[in-house]
Amino acid sequence: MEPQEVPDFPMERERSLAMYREPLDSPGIIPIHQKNSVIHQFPLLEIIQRLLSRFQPNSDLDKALAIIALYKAAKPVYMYLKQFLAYALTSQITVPESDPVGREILAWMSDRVISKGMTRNAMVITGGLQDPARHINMHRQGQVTHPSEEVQCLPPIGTKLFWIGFRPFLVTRNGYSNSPAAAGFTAITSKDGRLQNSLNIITLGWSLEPLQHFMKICHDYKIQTKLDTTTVYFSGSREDGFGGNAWHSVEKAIRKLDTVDMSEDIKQDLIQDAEYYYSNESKQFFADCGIPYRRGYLFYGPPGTGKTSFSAALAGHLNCDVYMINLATGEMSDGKLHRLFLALPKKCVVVIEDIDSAGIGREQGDSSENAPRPTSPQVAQLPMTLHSATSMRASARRQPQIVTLSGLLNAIDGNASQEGRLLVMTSNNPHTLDEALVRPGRVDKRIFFGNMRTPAIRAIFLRLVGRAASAKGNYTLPQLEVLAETFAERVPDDTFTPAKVQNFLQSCRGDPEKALQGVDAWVAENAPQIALSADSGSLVSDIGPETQEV
Ligand SMILES: Nc1ncnc2c1ncn2[C@@H]1O[C@H](COP(=O)(O)OP(=O)(O)OP(=O)(O)O)[C@@H](O)[C@H]1O
Repeated sequence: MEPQEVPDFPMERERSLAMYREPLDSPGIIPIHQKNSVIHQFPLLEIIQRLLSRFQPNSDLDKALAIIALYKAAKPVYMYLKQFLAYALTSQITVPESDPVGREILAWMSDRVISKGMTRNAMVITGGLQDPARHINMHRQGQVTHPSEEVQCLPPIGTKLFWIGFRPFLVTRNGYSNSPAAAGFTAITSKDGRLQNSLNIITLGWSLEPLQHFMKICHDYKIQTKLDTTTVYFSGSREDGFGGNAWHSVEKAIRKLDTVDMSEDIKQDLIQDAEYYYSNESKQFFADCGIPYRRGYLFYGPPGTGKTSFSAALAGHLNCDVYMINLATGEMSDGKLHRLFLALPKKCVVVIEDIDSAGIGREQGDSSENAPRPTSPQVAQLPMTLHSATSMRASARRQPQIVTLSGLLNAIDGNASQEGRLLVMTSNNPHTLDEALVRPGRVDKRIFFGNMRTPAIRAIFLRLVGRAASAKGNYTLPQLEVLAETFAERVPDDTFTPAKVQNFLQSCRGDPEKALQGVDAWVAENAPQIALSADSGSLVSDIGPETQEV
């Protein structure tokens, strides 16, 4: 049989077949089955290999598809590498923006990073928002501008890189990923696991020390630039995120103590007591005697007599921040109150406003979370029989969050409670308060804030009307003092609250004659409320003398 002619292979085919003919142990060549098994162990490599082989495309469409697919395949690798490098080479911290530290960092960045032109991107807010930096800048530039006219540049949502010395810092503002108002509830973390509305700060290195140093820089900056402001903190609502467990802040001009009209003796006594409390001698005394380092005051009296104003002014005088707690919002619970107290700094003034209206005084041992409570001081005075069972149940449904007496006591001086705070409780109806709440050790001083006495009426006239009149140059100081005396004689002693007198005098700003002409009619017009004020005064008298040290 004639041998058949073997047809010639094309050259390419010959070359590829030659690969199979190579001995297995040829140097530099991985047998194809071995090669495939290596690649099969890493599915990602296999995908990449296939994609690369597509780079001998027949059409532009193939090429484009290959590039997109390559990008998709490489992205997880990049993310993984990024996370790995961040983990291996950097240290980082996360701070909620509503935390005082977060506020300090934002204020520092606003001034040192954003305003210094180190960025082309900023978040702009106008006055009225809770931003410490706004006032800081106002004061630094010596401008007297209405807060609502201020425009402040803050770091935008996203990441900012800046250097302190030779060290880079990456600060990421996370913002909210879903609208709290729309959702009615805000998750603590966003979909990608980041803490909502927080700052994430990263720097190179394996120690937290540089980050702590950075936070100290921000804190020192706040102290240095804080001229005439007090930071007022208040507890957030459920919709604000963190379930309302975080403090929110607003910067306010410090109220001077001399703008609060009250008995000078009581005022000086309180100031000296608070100053002594924060002295080193007193700290040592508390430590030596093993007494928990806490101090408490109860300010009681009719509404509008300066209880809250004096507390804020005292905080400003002591150069510390003030933390306001309102128990009657219907959103406060034992747990939330406890967490808020745990987050207090070492030195601060905490004010629990209108403590009687939260219903705690009537709890009388009922520590149930669902115990109903009155919604206003007026309701608190009603006998229990007036609350029908139905309305009590409805009230409990409306206000599922409630603070119990034991929860409050635990928050203010439980074992886990922060030491160093100065606690002020204000009340319109102190006789409704539980004795346990105001016992010595929890309340060290009880101060009555009452209606205006004649010397205080004279002082408020000079402050609200006299100052502006004197500035206009229309009156001399001796003339104004005579007018103030006349005004004080026409306003009945111990009858009107400071808030009422202030309200009248504000309408006569800079015009003493107008105040004197209108005062008699004003007194007559407010006569029916005189009886009410006097009654309120007698209500509080059963707690004891005006000022009482326990
Ligand atoms: N003693 C005072 N001296 C100067 N201004 C006062 C005084 N008391 C009240 N005012 C003014 O009245 C207003 C209300 O005062 P503030 O809120 O301090 O009263 P309060 O006693 O805490 O009232 P409430 O019991 O309703 O909380 C403020 O504008 C404040 O300036």
